Amino acid sequence: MARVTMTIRPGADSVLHLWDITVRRGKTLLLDSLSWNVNADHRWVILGPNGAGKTTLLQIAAAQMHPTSGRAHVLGERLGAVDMMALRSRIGLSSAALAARVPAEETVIDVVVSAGYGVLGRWRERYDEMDFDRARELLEAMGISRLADRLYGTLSEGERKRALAARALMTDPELLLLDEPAAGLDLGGREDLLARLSRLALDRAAPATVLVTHHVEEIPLAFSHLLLLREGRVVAAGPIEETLTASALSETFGMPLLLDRRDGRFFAHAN
Ligand SMILES: Nc1ncnc2c1ncn2[C@@H]1O[C@H](COP(=O)(O)OP(=O)(O)OP(=O)(O)O)[C@@H](O)[C@H]1O
Repeated sequence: MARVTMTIRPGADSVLHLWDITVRRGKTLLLDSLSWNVNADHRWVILGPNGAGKTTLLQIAAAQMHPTSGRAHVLGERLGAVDMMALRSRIGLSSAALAARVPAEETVIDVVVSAGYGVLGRWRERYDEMDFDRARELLEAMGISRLADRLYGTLSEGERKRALAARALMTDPELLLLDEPAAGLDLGGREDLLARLSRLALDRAAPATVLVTHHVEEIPLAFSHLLLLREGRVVAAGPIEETLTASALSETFGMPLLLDRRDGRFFAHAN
């Protein structure tokens, strides 16, 4: 099984480097002695069961939270020794917490364009036509250009996910974090979104990407690395080819699982 190996200091290509971090709330350890490195050309999937600590890990990566102990470098900056707001402006994040904070009366195009100011809800910011062109381009890339003028509150769950993925890309982030982008999508919607994320992953100009999911079926083609998480600890991490095995998956989910692979995609079921 692949295990994490890394040096203590982040390398020149590292966009995210966590060394022996722990997140503790009261007596509960949400993350336990976790070490992980993401390089600029990596496309990672974090996979694990409910409560494994995936969202907590993403919050550290998004510079939304400090670890209780250990060292975390995000985009070369040490958390705790840097202006977190400035750092966040360099990171694209799409998450359920963010989705819940978007005002229902906001138009979809404004949800995307307002990412440039790091705000939710337009106030008095001035955007130029180039910003709107970029936002429309991203809505097109996510397959929802027809919804640009709709109110966010009227979108289906799947449409909201796409709108937030477009927003996450609006600022040309150096690190893109997608928390369960395919959750709540129907089969066609999931496959369409995964194809779009695969295209993005293949784009050499695209940022380092981390995608969180519960399901191996939601690993897009062209994603390069996998971190398996269980009870706040890394079960295995490394290139997907080496890391995703039936035994590692079974250990992660605490039950015997069979793993199939077809045309580069993965499928799992109980043994
Ligand atoms: N403030 C807190 N105090 C105590 N426990 C907490 C706190 N916040 C989160 N937890 C617990 O930490 C664990 C990890 O939570 P987290 O949201 O990171 O998991 P997750 O892998 O994203 O789960 P899911 O897949 O269900 O979204 C969970 O068991 C959760 O109940």
